Amino acid sequence: MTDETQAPRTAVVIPAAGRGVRLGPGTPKALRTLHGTPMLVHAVRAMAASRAVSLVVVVAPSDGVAEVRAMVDDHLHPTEAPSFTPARAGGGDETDIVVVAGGETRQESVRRGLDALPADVTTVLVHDAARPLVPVDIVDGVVAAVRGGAPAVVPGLPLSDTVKEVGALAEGATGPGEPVVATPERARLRAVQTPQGFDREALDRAHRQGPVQGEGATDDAGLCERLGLPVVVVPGHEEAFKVTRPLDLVLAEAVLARRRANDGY
Ligand SMILES: Nc1ccn([C@@H]2O[C@H](COP(=O)(O)OP(=O)(O)OP(=O)(O)O)[C@@H](O)[C@H]2O)c(=O)n1
Ligand SMILES: C[C@](O)(CO)[C@H](O)COP(=O)(O)O
Repeated sequence: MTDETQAPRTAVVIPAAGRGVRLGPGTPKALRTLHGTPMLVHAVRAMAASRAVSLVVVVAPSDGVAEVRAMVDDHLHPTEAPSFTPARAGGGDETDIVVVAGGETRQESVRRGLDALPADVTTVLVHDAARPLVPVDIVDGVVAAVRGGAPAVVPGLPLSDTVKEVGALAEGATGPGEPVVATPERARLRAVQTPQGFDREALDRAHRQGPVQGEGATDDAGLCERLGLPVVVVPGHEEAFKVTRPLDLVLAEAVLARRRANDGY
């Protein structure tokens, strides 16, 4: 077993400030329940299940910080302030949890989470609240790859669908459908998930400099790529899927029901 007292400090930023527009009207997505427990709480538990993780920073909707803090308090016993107590590093069973306000975009929310990290954190995971069911082996695999020297690590899976790149319809065109311009070689594609893991210095730099060169990024590794940093893919897991559309809620409930039947989760 790893001696966590000698290991770099690992923290997780959980962006949970999205509205969940694609899921449909209602409570912000991360606060909706699965098997009676808020999605965000499932996501925090999934991260805290890793012995490597000492601190979780939850990035809440800016108008919902108090609600999220109370929810987390209720379910998970957080600290009041963004202080870092390496409880797991000392072999304890607590993970510190702090809550900060998010921004208008995922990228901005992650940035705010990074700003709340104490100085002694050297490895950072970024994990979507919307991926509540990621197994702990995936978390541990990402942490191990970062600690093994990779500055940016993403879990990913091969695609089962063929992917087409489409172009814009020509000016004045009236025909049905979008024109296909390319079919990328599927064997070389990966659908990437979270948690994505980073050397803290690299991720800080990517968030400071990456966005300047573009409109934003749909993931944090993308910002690192813009700086020319090497990014590697490690195995993901089908249960790390993102809850995005209503059908994903059905799948998430089914996965939880199967876990409960199998091992009392
Ligand atoms: N301003 C934002 C937008 C998104 N997120 C978070 O980023 C993760 C991935 O984003 P996504 O699944 O796209 O969530 P939403 O933005 O809520 O979804 P939608 O695009 O359907 O509104 C989610 O955990 C979401 O809460 C965030 O913290 N702050
Ligand atoms: C970070 C991510 O989950 C990796 O697949 C994804 O890019 C988030 O995208 P979204 O459009 O914000 O859901």
